[in-house]
Amino acid sequence: MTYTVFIDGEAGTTGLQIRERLAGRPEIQLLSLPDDRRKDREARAELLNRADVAILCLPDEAAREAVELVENTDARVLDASSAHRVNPDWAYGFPEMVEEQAERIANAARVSNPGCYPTGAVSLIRPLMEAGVLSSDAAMNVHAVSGYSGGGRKLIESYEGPEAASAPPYKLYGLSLEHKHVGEMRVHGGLSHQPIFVPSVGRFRQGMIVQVPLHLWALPGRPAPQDIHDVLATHYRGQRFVHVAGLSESRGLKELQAETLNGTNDLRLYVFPNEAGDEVLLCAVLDNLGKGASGAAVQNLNLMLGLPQEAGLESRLAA
Ligand SMILES: NC(=O)C1=CN([C@@H]2O[C@H](COP(=O)(O)OP(=O)(O)OC[C@H]3O[C@@H](n4cnc5c(N)ncnc54)[C@H](OP(=O)(O)O)[C@@H]3O)[C@@H](O)[C@H]2O)C=CC1
Ligand SMILES: CC(=O)N[C@@H](CCC(=O)OP(=O)(O)O)C(=O)O
Repeated sequence: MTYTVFIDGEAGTTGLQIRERLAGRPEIQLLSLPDDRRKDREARAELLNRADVAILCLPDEAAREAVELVENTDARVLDASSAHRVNPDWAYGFPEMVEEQAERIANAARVSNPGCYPTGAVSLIRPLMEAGVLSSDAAMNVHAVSGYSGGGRKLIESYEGPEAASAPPYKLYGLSLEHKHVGEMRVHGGLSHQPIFVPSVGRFRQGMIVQVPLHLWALPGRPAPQDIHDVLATHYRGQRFVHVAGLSESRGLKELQAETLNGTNDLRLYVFPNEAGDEVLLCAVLDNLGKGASGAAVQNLNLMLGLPQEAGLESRLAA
């Protein structure tokens, strides 16, 4: 069986990586537009309606437009933008989030790929919420650092183009505390209040660390670090792409680096306790372009088409 796939926005940062992961797969036939027609509405509409699955790797507004162009009721859409992530009519594309999520994605006509920062935050928060360790009205803080590829072509250009010398080595942003990912973290984290989220970007291309600190003494039942670790380890047991580092491994680490999973679709979670055992720092490490974007998209596409979960994700892409 062969499936047709159209990547709308295939020349962009996320689109290119998805194309690379799908190229050479005999079960996938990629539909493509010549460069001079890639923004042509009519040409895009034709392929959006012809493909079994269209993957949108576009800015939000163009992604909304693309969805409006789909008239064929058999055509399915996987959107990498943030346009539909909290829309209840769309399946949220984080298969490991709750038990039934992979099946929901497999059966959906519309799937929204998660944002890179929310992938880290939700992966840490949601299982603790489901287990009752966190209550839905918990006050949460999320801090994160991303490689500059997270900002797409324009940010990459500012770090690699002629003005590169003036790009800041490290900066916080989103200081109005209203980054577009806050709502997504709230909804899929299961939170009733939005978390305080402060992202940052550094002078490195790719890779990400998302941090969620917890004051255990302030939580119901005062859980121990081991309890927190047990919830996460149990939740992700047997998952191919999400792993929880052992507590002893985390205790032995002197530092955590953002680039370690680059080129992969992996997400690695850590629980760092203090000595008194009444505080933990939860961390998620991922490739913002991997499990944070193109890797997750290929994983979701495999689910939607009933293909093996590792297909196209076996090897590490050059970062
Ligand atoms: N980079 C990342 O880490 C992540 C990105 N995403 C999301 O994925 C989507 C794509 O991001 P990214 O690949 O980084 O962005 P890029 O800016 O690198 O790529 C976007 C692509 O879409 C093209 N495009 C813009 N408007 C249209 C249009 N109307 N019709 C057809 N093509 C169009 C652009 O062309 P041109 O450059 O010529 O304008 C470009 O090739 C975004 O919604 C982003 O938020 C999600 C998770 C992580
Ligand atoms: C470093 C950087 O600029 N990162 C992007 C988020 C990347 C991402 O997850 O993308 P979408 O949610 O847009 O799909 C930002 O903060 O807007």
